[in-house]
Amino acid sequence: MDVKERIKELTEILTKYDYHYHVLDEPLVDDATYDSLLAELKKLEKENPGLVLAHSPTKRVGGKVLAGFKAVQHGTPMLSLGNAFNSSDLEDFAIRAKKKTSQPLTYVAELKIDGLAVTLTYENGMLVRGATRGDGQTGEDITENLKKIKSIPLKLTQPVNIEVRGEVYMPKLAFDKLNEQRKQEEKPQFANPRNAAAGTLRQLDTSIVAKRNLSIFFYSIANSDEFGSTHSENLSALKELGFRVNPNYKKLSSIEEVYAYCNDWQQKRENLPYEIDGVVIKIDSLSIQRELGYTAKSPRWAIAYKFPAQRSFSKLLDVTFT
Ligand SMILES: NC(=O)c1cnc(OC2CCCC2)nc1N
Repeated sequence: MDVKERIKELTEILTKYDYHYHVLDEPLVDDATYDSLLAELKKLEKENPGLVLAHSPTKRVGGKVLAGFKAVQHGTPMLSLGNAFNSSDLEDFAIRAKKKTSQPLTYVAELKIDGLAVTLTYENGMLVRGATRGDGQTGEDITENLKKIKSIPLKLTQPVNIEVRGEVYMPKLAFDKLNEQRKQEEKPQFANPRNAAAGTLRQLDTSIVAKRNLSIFFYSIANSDEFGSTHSENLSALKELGFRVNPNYKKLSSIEEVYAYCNDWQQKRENLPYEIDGVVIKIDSLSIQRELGYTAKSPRWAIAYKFPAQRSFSKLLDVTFT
């Protein structure tokens, strides 16, 4: 085979290995096999720079120092969520929704990942832009940094035009290792994984992002009913397109079941390898979502159930023994 075909073949093989490792969390090959193929691709790309493909896995490592981040206007605003703190807040949410529609309500409950929201735009299945939430209307273009996150696909399984939303986060283990390393380097530590993720995405040196082990869970398709008529169908569509979706979401048919899900995960949250600060509840039907619409700043068809702040052991010690 000629070098162009070999570059194409290596790019597809390594993209598949990346997908299984970073999106499915199910590695297909060991690191040595992966690394030797990547080294071969790097060599061929160095010798044939004109043949490098846009979604090459070699773009995930190394990097450059940017001058700054451009402002980006969001086509669809990234709104904030209203909060619920107890079962009666949840009941109020359901009652308000029921006043505005005669149809029976089905909910989707999702873990509320404690990271930072980003929006990603794909054209013909290729990642063209990624941005922070900013003030909800205007964010910052951090495309180059987001390309270093291996669980963010550079090329989708279908050549679609789509804008998707997700939460970038730093796993607890990566956070502990990073703070340990910063302690050794006598640098200030990060207070929590969310701050560590936010600080990483603000880096102008993209090679730093590549080393920080950030990850992402995708949770919505922005403003589109081409991929399904319910939110849960949209989550399935996201998975089929190659996006990493948190597996713990559940379709529930009453607010009592929603409250049980919230309590269940409030107990289980400390066993998760990432931080969550609550549960996001969405009405499943997209037509009912459209019927309910938005308040000035939040959807009427979604709410965040917030867990009480988790006291770390050291904080507990401060309070108890001071
Ligand atoms: N942090 C999260 O895990 C999270 C944040 N936001 C949303 O939904 C947005 C989009 C539709 C209403 C609010 N879902 C989530 N799971």
